[in-house]
Amino acid sequence: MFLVGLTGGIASGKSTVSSQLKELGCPVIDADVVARKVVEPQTAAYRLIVRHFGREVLSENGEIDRKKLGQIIFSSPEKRRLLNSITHPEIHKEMLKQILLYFIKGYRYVILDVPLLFETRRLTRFLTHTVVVYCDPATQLSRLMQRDALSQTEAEQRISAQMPLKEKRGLANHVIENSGSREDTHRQVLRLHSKLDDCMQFLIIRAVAVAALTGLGGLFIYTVKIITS
Ligand SMILES: CC(C)(COP(=O)(O)OP(=O)(O)OC[C@H]1O[C@@H](n2cnc3c(N)ncnc32)[C@H](O)[C@@H]1O)[C@@H](O)C(=O)NCCC(=O)NCCS
Ligand SMILES: Nc1ncnc2c1ncn2[C@@H]1O[C@H](COP(=O)(O)OP(=O)(O)OP(=O)(O)O)[C@@H](O)[C@H]1O
Repeated sequence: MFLVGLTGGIASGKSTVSSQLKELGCPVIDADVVARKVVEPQTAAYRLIVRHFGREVLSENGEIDRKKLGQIIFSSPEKRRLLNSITHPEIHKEMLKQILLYFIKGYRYVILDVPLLFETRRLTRFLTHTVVVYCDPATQLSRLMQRDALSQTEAEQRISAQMPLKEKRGLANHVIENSGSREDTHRQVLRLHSKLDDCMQFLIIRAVAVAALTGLGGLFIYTVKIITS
């Protein structure tokens, strides 16, 4: 099994790309969804958030008010670091659990949709491929303002809380250009999908060759089983 990191900037189109990949049958773990799960009421991260940020970041039903917390952390690098230090270890633990589940189910690769992949760098060493969803700065700004009903200043603040998208593009080994239409993006997603399938075949062939050459009978039978499953 291998892992693929999917990242980009805020509102650059990661969710758009990951839903297209899901439609093609790829397993995707979305760090934003995991981030919501690990701060549900009475979890360890929830208690720490209440302790450090106060009850004013809770909504009436006792859940974290994400809008309020977002306003606090996107306007203060210090508060953002504090929230990251509370949530990231929990997010990584939960993602690992989900990866193991996919592994047990026999999936050949898993896509990890992680906005802060290159900022935290904790997951990068486990990845076989990294994919950046890119769009030009003006498109990113206008899509973000429109989707989240933010002013230009608020949107710019959120964009600057992350590594510049151009820099991320330079770090990835695959780029999806999402400044154009969804159809354009879909064509690139199809190419990525077939590349990932090819990569799996290459890894299997390499494992068979290694097993045959080193005379590791057990590994050989195992890899043959993978191919025929
Ligand atoms: C700040 C919070 C409460 C805002 O919640 P909200 O529902 O409004 O936004 P959502 O979670 O969908 O995030 C939207 C986007 O904001 C950006 N973002 C989120 N957290 C951060 C952060 N700590 N630093 C920089 N950008 C961030 C990402 O691009 C993300 O895709 C929430 O994002 C959060 O708890 N963030 C800390 C956990 C985290 O780092 N999540 C990112 C996944 S690793
Ligand atoms: N190719 C496209 N054409 C038009 N609109 C798009 C395109 N791609 C994405 N969008 C829109 O831009 C906004 C941001 O896209 P999306 O939510 O996929 O980004 P994201 O990178 O997942 O964002 P976040 O970092 O906040 O999770 C959404 O409103 C989405 O519908």
